[in-house]
Amino acid sequence: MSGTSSGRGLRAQPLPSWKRAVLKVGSNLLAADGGGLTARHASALAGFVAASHAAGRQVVLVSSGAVAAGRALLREHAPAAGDLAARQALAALGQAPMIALWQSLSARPVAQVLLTHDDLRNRRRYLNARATLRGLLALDVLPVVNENDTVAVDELKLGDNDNLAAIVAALVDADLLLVASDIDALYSADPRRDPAAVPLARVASLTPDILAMAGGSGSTVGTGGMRTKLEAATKAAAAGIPTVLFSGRDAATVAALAEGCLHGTLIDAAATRMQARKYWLRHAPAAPGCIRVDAGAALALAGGRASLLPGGIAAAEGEFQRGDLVEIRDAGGTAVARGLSQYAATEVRRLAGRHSRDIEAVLGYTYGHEIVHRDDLVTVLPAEIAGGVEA
Ligand SMILES: Nc1ncnc2c1ncn2[C@@H]1O[C@H](COP(=O)(O)OP(=O)(O)O)[C@@H](O)[C@H]1O
Ligand SMILES: N[C@@H](CCC(=O)OP(=O)(O)O)C(=O)O
Repeated sequence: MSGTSSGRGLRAQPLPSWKRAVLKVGSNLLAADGGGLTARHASALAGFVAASHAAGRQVVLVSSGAVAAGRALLREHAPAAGDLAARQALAALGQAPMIALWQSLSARPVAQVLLTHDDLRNRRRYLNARATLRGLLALDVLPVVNENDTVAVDELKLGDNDNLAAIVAALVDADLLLVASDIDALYSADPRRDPAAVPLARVASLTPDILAMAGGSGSTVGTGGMRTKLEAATKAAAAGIPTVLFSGRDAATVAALAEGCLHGTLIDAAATRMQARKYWLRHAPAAPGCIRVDAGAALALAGGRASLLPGGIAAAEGEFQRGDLVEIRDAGGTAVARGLSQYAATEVRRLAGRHSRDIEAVLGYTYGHEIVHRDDLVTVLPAEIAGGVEA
């Protein structure tokens, strides 16, 4: 058995309010064991995405199913399941049909985004992926993310779209991670092995006891099982994002989700998203260099709502790369803020004192008007100085 789709009496609960979510859809929902891709469960999930969009919400889809689709296409000629290179070939074969399935179910254009964990560990590529995904959302298209299995050897072995979904949720500043699977909840034990296992409606904190409840996958196409779902929830929680686990096999459950009603497991975030992000910006080690700003910019930054524009910059000291966390200091050397620089130190030096509209003329390209965007910035001045100037 690969899990049950409708429950053993889970009560309904309100879905946390959200504006942007990542929806992860597992292989089991798109391709039954050994079978090809089917819209059977995907159509209700696509309906949820469309209803969310109509309500002014944004969804990034993280979809598995490429390997299962590729395998079904080759039928009896498909290679053995354990052969890694063959699985990568199957992923390449099944990726286009998987995207085509989502496109056939979506009135909006669908964009394929293939990512590896390496892309997301590398700061530059992380920022580029973030800009692309934000751009796709701004264009009102539906991004469908999958792991770039062809080049991600380790990751394919682990089969980790659950963790990828959590990283993407943090990447796009989602306020909710939705994990659709073939099971309706987290159970107190793997329900395939323990018939006495009971579903949990809410998990306030992912303690070792809770993590120990999770087993592996119960099917031949699913890879991570509940273990990787709880790893993903742990990552999301640390980024201030709650996770919900629910059955994508149960059309009524999926329809209720669009109404803000959850039949499944809600895993709370460790902190609010803002707290998690601010904590990280405040305490993560900064790059060795720093940005010096003039008095006007220092005051504006202290207000907590301003971005740092090139015009307020006096100098960039030392070295830092685009995407690095940098300290911003006033003329006297006092740290006034910290944030993620959109430009490298060499670029900031060339842009210091210039108007934002000149960035492209000076550099020949632009990453945007802000050197540090206010969403990526925290103040480090005492509260009484804050609030002086609003951007
Ligand atoms: N404690 C648990 N609670 C619920 N499901 C569990 C648990 N431990 C293991 N599982 C298994 O995890 C499976 C879901 O993961 P997986 O097969 O990887 O699906 P997907 O393709 O949706 O990622 C369930 O069908 C179930 O067999
Ligand atoms: N990237 C692979 C799936 C990896 C994966 O995590 O699968 P699953 O456990 O079904 O979400 C694919 O598209 O087949």
